Parts: sequence; structure tokens; C-alpha cells
Amino acid sequence: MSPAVSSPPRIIRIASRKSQLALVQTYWVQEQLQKHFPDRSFEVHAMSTQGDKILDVALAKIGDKGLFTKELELGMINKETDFAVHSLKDLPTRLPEGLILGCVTERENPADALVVHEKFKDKQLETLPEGAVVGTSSLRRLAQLRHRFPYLTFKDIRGNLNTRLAKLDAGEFDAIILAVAGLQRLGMSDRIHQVIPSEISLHAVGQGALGIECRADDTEVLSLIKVLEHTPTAQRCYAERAFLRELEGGCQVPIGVNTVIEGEQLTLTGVVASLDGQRLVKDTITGNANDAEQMGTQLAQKLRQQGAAEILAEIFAEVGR
Ligand SMILES: NCc1[nH]cc(CCC(=O)O)c1CC(=O)O
Repeated sequence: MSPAVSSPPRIIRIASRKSQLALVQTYWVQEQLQKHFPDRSFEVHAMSTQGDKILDVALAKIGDKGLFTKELELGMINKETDFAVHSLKDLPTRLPEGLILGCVTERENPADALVVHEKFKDKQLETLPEGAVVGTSSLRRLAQLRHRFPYLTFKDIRGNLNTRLAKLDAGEFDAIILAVAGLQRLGMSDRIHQVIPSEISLHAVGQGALGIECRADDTEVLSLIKVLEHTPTAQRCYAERAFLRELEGGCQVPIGVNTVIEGEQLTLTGVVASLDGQRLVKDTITGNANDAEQMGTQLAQKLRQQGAAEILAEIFAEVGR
């Protein structure tokens, strides 16, 4: 009698960007899944994305729709890979047909950090002198910080984390703004000079969390990655993403959020700011965490009525797309 032929379980192929931060995040996911499923095999497929190649153009000019995700998504659609690990904030709010956000992992501190040049090591954002040069490539950070500190000088900065820190240290900037989470994951928490409080600047949608994207019909992969889901983070991020989805018109926009979850109750704060920092529309909504997405949509509609619509129309006309 011949033994029953059972095919070995399929190898799960994980897509990742090649940047140092992306790989740290992807290897963490691989390690966690390997622990949960010791009999399965997970392999990492690292690839470059458009966003990794265009380093000399301001992000705001090219827009960021799928800049860091498109190549990874094509690989999944073509069945060359099975899921992709992203910094959730880089994942567009609308995904290609056939792909879904299958898992949101527990969030690190979602705030932004001030990193200063040595000569300003005794300063905070509030005490930087007039004309100090602050580097950021994000319209969201730019608009909110300009609103609060109109006397500072803001300059675009590109490149990966190490490149940006090198530019700061070389004296090209007096200070730069980076995500707390990225610095922590790369073991560079010692560079965090000040965690920027939400009263000064709201963070990006999805910041500090990982999003795992996969094919909508791949039930096997979906059930594997779900073990890494952190429900409170997922609820917060679903509210944040619905807020952004309702407001955005196709390019990078100065939109910030903050979310708090206490038991069943979710509080979402959102801001839309003009690029010159002159106008800032901000409001808060509270409700049941199970209604996260409706809350995001509702808050977006509220802000639109309060003037966000005009601000966004101006930006789309200016930046294009
Ligand atoms: N777009 C770049 C990017 N995407 C995710 C992070 C940091 C990690 C995170 O926010 O989850 C960063 C760097 C930064 O904003 O400083």
C-alpha cells in the first residue's frame, strides 16, 4: 500500500521594500509568524519601489500615491509574492482591485520627533531661534509647524533616515522632523530630542503601525497574518484612513490626526492646514470603536464644511493632480 500523497504546505513569500527600515519591519513580521507557525516557511522578497529611486524631487511635487507600494502590489497581483509589509502611513487609502489591508499590527508611538543639530542641543521646538532651518519633506509637518512657529525657516529634505541624519549633522539643517517610530525601530531612539506633542502637530494617518496587504481571496494567508492584528490599533487606523480617504483628492495633503481609544470609545481628532500655515481647521469626534470608519468619514465632512474644502482645493490647484 502506498502512503497517501500529501503536498507540502506552500512557502509564503513576503514582499518588502529594500530600505533598512522596511527590512527591519518585514523581518520582524517574518519572525513573529515563524514563531506562531513553526512548521511553515516564510521567505522575504525585497524589491525597490519608485519612491526609493526618485530621491531628488520633492515628495510634495510628485505626490505620494502608491510611490512606495506599487511594485509590491504588482508582485502580489501576479502571484509572485503572497503579502507585503508596509509602514501603514505609506499605504494609499484606496487599494488596487483584488488586494486588501489584511492586518494592522500594534502601533509604536505615532508622534513625530524633533532631532537637532548639536549646536542646538539645549533647545526645544519652542525655543529654536528665529530663522533656524528645519528640514521636513511632509506638507503636514510643514503646515502645522509654520502655523505655530512662523518665524522658523522650513526646507525640504529627502533621502532615507541615515541620509537625513547625515545632512543634519553636516550642518545643512539646524533641526529635522522624523517619525518617532522609525527612529525607534532602527535603534536610534537616542537621536529623539523632543517628542512633538499633539497640541503642536498631529501625526500622519497610520503612522507607527505596520499594514500587511494581501490578495482579498487568499484565505490561507489572511488567516496566517491575522494573528499579528492588534484590534485597538486597527480600529484607530481604520478611522484615520477613512478620514483621509474622504478628504484627499489625489496628492499629498497637509492632513494630520490623533486617536485615543478607551474601552469601546474612540476619539478621533483631525486637522487640515493651508501650506502657508495661516489657516488651520481642526475638530474632534467621539463614538463607538466599532463605527471607526463612519466616524472618520463624518469628521472629514465636518471639517470640509468648516473650510477644509477651500484649503484642499487651493492645494490641488497649486501642487497639481
Ligand atoms: N514616508 C517615510 C516613512 N514612512 C514610515 C516612516 C516611519 C515609520 C512610521 O511612521 O511608521 C517614515 C519616515 C519618517 O516619516 O520619518
